[in-house]
Amino acid sequence: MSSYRFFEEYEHEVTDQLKENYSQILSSIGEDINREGVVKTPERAAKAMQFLTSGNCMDPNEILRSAMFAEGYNDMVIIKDIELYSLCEHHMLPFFGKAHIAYIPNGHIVGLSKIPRVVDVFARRLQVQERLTHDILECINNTLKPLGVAVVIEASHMCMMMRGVQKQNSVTTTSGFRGQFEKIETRNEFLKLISSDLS
Ligand SMILES: Nc1nc2c(ncn2[C@@H]2O[C@H](COP(=O)(O)OP(=O)(O)OP(=O)(O)O)[C@@H](O)[C@H]2O)c(=O)[nH]1
Ligand SMILES: [Zn+2]
Repeated sequence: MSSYRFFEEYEHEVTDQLKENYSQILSSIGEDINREGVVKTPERAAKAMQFLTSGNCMDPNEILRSAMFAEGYNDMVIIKDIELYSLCEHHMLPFFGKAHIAYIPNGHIVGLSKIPRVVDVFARRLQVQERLTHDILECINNTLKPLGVAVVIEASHMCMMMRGVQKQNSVTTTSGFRGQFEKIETRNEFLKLISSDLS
């Protein structure tokens, strides 16, 4: 199996195992697993869970390497408002929000779509927001080797909304900066541009 593959196929063995597990979950919560509305739910849920964790078997470094181009541009490149959906590893409930990513090229630029693809690969795993932020940061830093890279993620966690502390409006912000973004002026320029409608 190529490590750089888009999600196309469900692994039959894994689907069967998950179906069995989801049937047991339905029974455990008191559902009649033969009821029309839920009779196919174990299979649907099995496929959904495989999709939501499909980043586990993808190589984000290879995604970046597949579209790196030699280019002399060495100013800031910002891709902001990249929507992301992930699952928290503590409750397996979604957290979702936006990633804002910037890098300063060092001889190579990367195909723009590859940055959101890298976000998806790391988001489609059981995660915590802090690790997701650093995974993206280190991947871009180590593979593209830019002069600097910055990642900011703003997200809401369903485990804090639907249950537990039940706070509907809290947003968690995490960030990471490498290279030139460790300098306060560069970091501030990035933060200003992602909070502006003109960036
Ligand atoms: N740091 C961090 N914590 C997270 C993330 N997602 C969920 N959590 C937290 O993980 C913690 C798990 O705490 P526990 O006390 O073991 O679990 P719990 O009893 O379900 O906690 P409550 O959510 O407070 O009811 C909770 O405080 C969650 O809010 C994340 O991405 N980053
Ligand atoms: Zn959680």
